[in-house]
Amino acid sequence: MEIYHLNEKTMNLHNVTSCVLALGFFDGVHKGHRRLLETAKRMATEKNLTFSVMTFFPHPSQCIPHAQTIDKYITPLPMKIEIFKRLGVEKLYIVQFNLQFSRITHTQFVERYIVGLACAHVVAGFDFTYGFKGKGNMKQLEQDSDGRFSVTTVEKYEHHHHKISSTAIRHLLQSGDVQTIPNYLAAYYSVRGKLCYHYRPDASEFVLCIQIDPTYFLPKTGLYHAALVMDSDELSGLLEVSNPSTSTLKFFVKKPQLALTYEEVTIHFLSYADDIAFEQAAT
Ligand SMILES: Cc1cc2nc3c(=O)[nH]c(=O)nc-3n(C[C@H](O)[C@H](O)[C@H](O)COP(=O)(O)O)c2cc1C
Ligand SMILES: Nc1ncnc2c1ncn2[C@@H]1O[C@H](COP(=O)(O)OP(=O)(O)O)[C@@H](O)[C@H]1O
Repeated sequence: MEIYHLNEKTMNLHNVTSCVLALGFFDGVHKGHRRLLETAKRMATEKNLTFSVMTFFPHPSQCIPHAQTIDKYITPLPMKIEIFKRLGVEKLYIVQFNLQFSRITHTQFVERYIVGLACAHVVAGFDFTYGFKGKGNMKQLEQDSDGRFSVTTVEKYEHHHHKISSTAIRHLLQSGDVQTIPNYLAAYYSVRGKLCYHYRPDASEFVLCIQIDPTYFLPKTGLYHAALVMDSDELSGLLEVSNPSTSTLKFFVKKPQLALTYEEVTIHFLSYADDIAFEQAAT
């Protein structure tokens, strides 16, 4: 996958190839996003065009006043890049979202960032907005295209009559309801990190410390049943989130039957565990 970090200065510094472009912020790369990305990939294959994605960083709410500033992510940018790679994206455009960019009008965005990138077809969701004050929408996009590219609008994908959205996933995380998240993400909520050290409070139990990207949106403070995955090995245990802004997680596990030589680990949050479950596991 080729990755381009775009801003006004770097806009014209690379070769463009005719593409199908999927548009959005895509935090979580949840089931709704995946349906959109699959649609774009299928169309790119059918039309023999490059499968490209354009996303933005940081979240627009960081430079434009919103009800809530989003500075923690379900999938921090490095994770999102990994997922796009796995989904077969050929070109990824990461547009720097700053005040200057936010003031670009919907028509200017189409001229510079869609037509300018030789986009032959755009795929975005029913509620995608773009341009100064978010004035552009999917109807406007068709008008702005002026016949130079075609547009597919992906319909709302729901779970139990509610839109699958990054906002819904954040609410589940905030309430500790991690077991419901696979309905939205198609996977357990996961974080990746570095095994920084481990110590043994006694002979039968290990405590592993995992250093994670500080921009992860963590579930509420508490203990979780979790799985720690290292290559093909997996350990079950309890994970402590000491506070939602921590970047160190503690994983409690019965003495593992394997050498803990791994550096990179992934943790899957399986379900919320209460203090009683923790005390039982620790004894
Ligand atoms: C050129 C451009 C300018 C934007 N300007 C604003 C803005 O002034 N105010 C705002 O709230 N969002 C603005 N946005 C953000 C969009 O409304 C939207 O959040 C973003 O395109 C991501 O879409 P998504 O949330 O549907 O994934 C802008 C987006 C683009 C591409
Ligand atoms: N449930 C869904 N069904 C269809 N399209 C979706 C859905 N959720 C998001 N999208 C589309 O995916 C792209 C990224 O949207 P984004 O705003 O990042 O997602 P969210 O609404 O989950 O925060 C946009 O084009 C948006 O319209």
